[in-house]
Amino acid sequence: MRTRIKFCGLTRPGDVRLAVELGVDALGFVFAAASPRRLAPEQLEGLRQAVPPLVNVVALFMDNPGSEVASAIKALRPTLLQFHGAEDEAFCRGFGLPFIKTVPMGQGADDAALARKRYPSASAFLLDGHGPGQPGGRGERFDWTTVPPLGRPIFLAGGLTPANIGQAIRTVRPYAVDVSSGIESAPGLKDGEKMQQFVDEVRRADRNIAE
Ligand SMILES: O=C(O)c1ccccc1NCC(=O)[C@H](O)[C@H](O)COP(=O)(O)O
Repeated sequence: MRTRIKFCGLTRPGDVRLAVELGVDALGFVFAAASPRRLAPEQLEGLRQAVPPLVNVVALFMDNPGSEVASAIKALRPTLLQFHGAEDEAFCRGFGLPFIKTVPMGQGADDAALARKRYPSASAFLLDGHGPGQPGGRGERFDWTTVPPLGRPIFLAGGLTPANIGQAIRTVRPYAVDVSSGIESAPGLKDGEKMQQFVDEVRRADRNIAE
């Protein structure tokens, strides 16, 4: 099976169009208050219009009030939600859309085992390199050999780059990989060459595994 790719923290329609051309499966748009990639309402329509059918649009939240989540859903029309904070299962599923729950792996795998029990309706878990309560998108990696079985698809995230993504895929064999700062020139500004290299390396790893 090929490894799915999610690019997160896009802020420019041109970056969205390039990601789509490269065959990226999902595009993440950040609404977390603490983020340098947080989108303003006036950016949303232009970004959404740059996404063609059959590409997933993921809206990312970190402890946003329910009213903000609802407004973002109305404006962006995402296909998936991603909750990065301390939101509980009832909150996550309360918007009637499938959701991914982020699990902080910065202090080991205990939070992953808890997440499996706490979020029975999560469509997938995104394992990220930071500690509990911390924002993402800062290039923090964790020990890939500690990934536990979670009974749901795993998105591997945290400190992935074109240089290490091959090893990450061979070690974890995740359903999907998620990258933000590893393909940027500055927070929120994606770098076309790094985007291309990242996708090439994912495809190369998939080919090596299949051989
Ligand atoms: O990207 C942000 O600025 C952000 C802020 C607050 C909470 C989560 C955030 N991003 C989460 C993501 O899904 C990132 O893609 C993930 O942490 C990986 O980031 P990176 O290590 O930079 O590749």
